[in-house]
Amino acid sequence: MAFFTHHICRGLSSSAVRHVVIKNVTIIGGGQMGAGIAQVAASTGHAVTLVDTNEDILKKAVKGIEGNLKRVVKKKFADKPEAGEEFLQKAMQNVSISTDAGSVVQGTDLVVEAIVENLKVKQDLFGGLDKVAPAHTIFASNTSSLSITDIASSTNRLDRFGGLHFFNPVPVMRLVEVIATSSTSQETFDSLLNFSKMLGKTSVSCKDTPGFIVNRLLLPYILDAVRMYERGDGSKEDIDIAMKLGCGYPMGPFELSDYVGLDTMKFIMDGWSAANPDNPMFAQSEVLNKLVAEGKFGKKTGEGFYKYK
Ligand SMILES: CCCCCCCC(=O)CC(=O)SCCNC(=O)CCNC(=O)[C@H](O)C(C)(C)COP(=O)(O)OP(=O)(O)OC[C@H]1O[C@@H](n2cnc3c(N)ncnc32)[C@H](O)[C@@H]1OP(=O)(O)O
Ligand SMILES: NC(=O)C1=CN([C@@H]2O[C@H](COP(=O)(O)OP(=O)(O)OC[C@H]3O[C@@H](n4cnc5c(N)ncnc54)[C@H](O)[C@@H]3O)[C@@H](O)[C@H]2O)C=CC1
Repeated sequence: MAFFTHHICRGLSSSAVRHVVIKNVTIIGGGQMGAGIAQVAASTGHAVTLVDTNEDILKKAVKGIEGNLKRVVKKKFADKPEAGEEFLQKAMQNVSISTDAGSVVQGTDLVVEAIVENLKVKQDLFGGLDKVAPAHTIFASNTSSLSITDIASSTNRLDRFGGLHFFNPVPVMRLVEVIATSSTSQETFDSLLNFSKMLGKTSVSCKDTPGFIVNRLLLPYILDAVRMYERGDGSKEDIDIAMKLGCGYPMGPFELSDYVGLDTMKFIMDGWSAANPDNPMFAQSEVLNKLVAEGKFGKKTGEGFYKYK
């Protein structure tokens, strides 16, 4: 009940409350999500620094962003190629890269973390950044399944910490889940809502609970599909076709798993399984474990449930 009241207050006061205007954004993790968030933030006028420990990944991310934006420009500015070229140049000028998060957070208003789905690694990253980032800087995690409260606990800025959960592919998917913990300030929450709006996204919010809204509902569905396949009740191809043509989903559960990344899916499952050891839903999946052990993480490695080469 206390939470409910809290959220009514958030809703009523959101237009009256001040928010931090976010101009400079540091995005940590240059993989599929980080690159997508960087693309959208840069093309909506934000100065973006994309950080990864791996320089090759950063180069690949910048190339990918440029390629995507060229496609967008070709379509959106079909009648005005000069304006399109200007848009592209401006967006690309908004993107810089770095392998050292600590040195680039000095001038940043918001850090969005999109690194590997591992609590300890995320805590270590934020714990370190907390010591060097300016006082006003807001920290946000794009975690799929971990508790924002747990991630934030490695910092001393609990009031300036929230969840900003984007969907893959970020430039296309219109939703962002904005998550406040019990310590997140109203100003931080409003700043994150406003930032999502500036990116052209629709936001929803819910309690800091496992999977938030979408993944709490999506993961059981995906795991049921994997169990169905493991039992031999249907082929993965037929299950995918069934859900696409029977439900109008753009991808079937196996295509979507490959698209998300089987490594990420396993990280999520293992985390939830450790927290709920008696829940059969999160029991180990032989098929998933085998694919991940073989380095077959899905589309990003060229093979998962399906082959992409
Ligand atoms: C699994 C375990 C549980 C989940 C755990 C963790 C995950 C999370 O935490 C949360 C998540 O993100 S869940 C995943 C959510 N995403 C989905 O459900 C995507 C489903 N697929 C689709 O919507 C379309 O197949 C899709 C949009 C991808 C492709 O659409 P089409 O088949 O129609 O293909 P196109 O005609 O080529 O594309 C349509 C428009 O989208 C643009 N586009 C496609 N891929 C893109 C990409 N990667 N980056 C940027 N733009 C992209 C494409 O250019 C085209 O644009 P227009 O020409 O302007 O229409
Ligand atoms: N894949 C998906 O569909 C979605 C994933 N997420 C979440 O977003 C996060 C990232 O996922 P993806 O982009 O798919 O993963 P990814 O594997 O494509 O990218 C992760 C990147 O983080 C980098 N990295 C790892 N540790 C780092 C560190 N300490 N400092 C800097 N960079 C580091 C890696 O080099 C890698 O490039 C995860 O928390 C995931 O749960 C959220 C929504 C959708």
